[in-house]
Amino acid sequence: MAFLTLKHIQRIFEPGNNQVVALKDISLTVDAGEYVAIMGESGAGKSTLLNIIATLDQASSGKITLNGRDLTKLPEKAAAQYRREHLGFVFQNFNLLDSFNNQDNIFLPLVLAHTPLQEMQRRLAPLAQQLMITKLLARYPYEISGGQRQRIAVARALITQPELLLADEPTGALDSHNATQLLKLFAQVNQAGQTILLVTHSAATASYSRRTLFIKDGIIYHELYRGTQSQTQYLQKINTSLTALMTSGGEENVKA
Ligand SMILES: Nc1ncnc2c1ncn2[C@@H]1O[C@H](COP(=O)(O)OP(=O)(O)OP(=O)(O)O)[C@@H](O)[C@H]1O
Repeated sequence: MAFLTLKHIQRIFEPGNNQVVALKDISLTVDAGEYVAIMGESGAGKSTLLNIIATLDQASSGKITLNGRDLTKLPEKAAAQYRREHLGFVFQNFNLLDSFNNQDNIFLPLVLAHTPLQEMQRRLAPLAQQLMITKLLARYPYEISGGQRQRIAVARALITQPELLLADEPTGALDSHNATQLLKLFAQVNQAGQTILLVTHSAATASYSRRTLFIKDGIIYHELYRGTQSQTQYLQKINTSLTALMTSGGEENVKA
């Protein structure tokens, strides 16, 4: 069964007297366990799409469901609870709180859900080991490196055992070594069953996914599946598609 479905999603912003059609008509289905990358040029609508899936923004029209639940017009309070209980987020700039140590940053979503301390500790132990952050837990975010901070942020996203992990340019602030580490980790987590949706400008980052969607002018312009291709072959196809995307006028969709 489709896990995430978007049907004819449109998002129009109206700054001043203008109209900006950020998303024109997006229909999309994601199955449980998929790992999908979303690419496109600046202003293509990637973040708008991610925000709507994250219930941080609402579509102007269309319908969105996640795991059978209609998210289209969730009131803000219900949306906030939904995000806490069902979604995990990883951002480019980590979004950790410097006034909390790393462990408390990771525990934060569970504290908000009134989870008992023992349960929080039980969940953290294997995660900390997998993410190689056990020794960093008592330190503060400003006392560790960028790559380490992002691993803390990933632990915070995963500790709620979210149905869907959403990542917006998660490698954007990392050097190539740390970016690769993070992407290998995402691939591992996905292989263990975690559904992931990731927005990126980087073809190398997208090449760790199993499917890449290309957005242009508010529509899904093209998509690629990795299938049985090697990562290198998949990366080449992503780069070719990006070149086609950037050089095309936008009147005609790229053929898969
Ligand atoms: N709150 C807003 N008010 C008005 N226009 C907006 C708003 N948010 C986004 N837009 C416009 O919607 C379009 C899509 O923006 P969006 O941020 O989704 O693009 P993006 O693909 O994520 O770009 P980038 O890669 O630069 O982050 C752009 O034209 C942008 O200017």
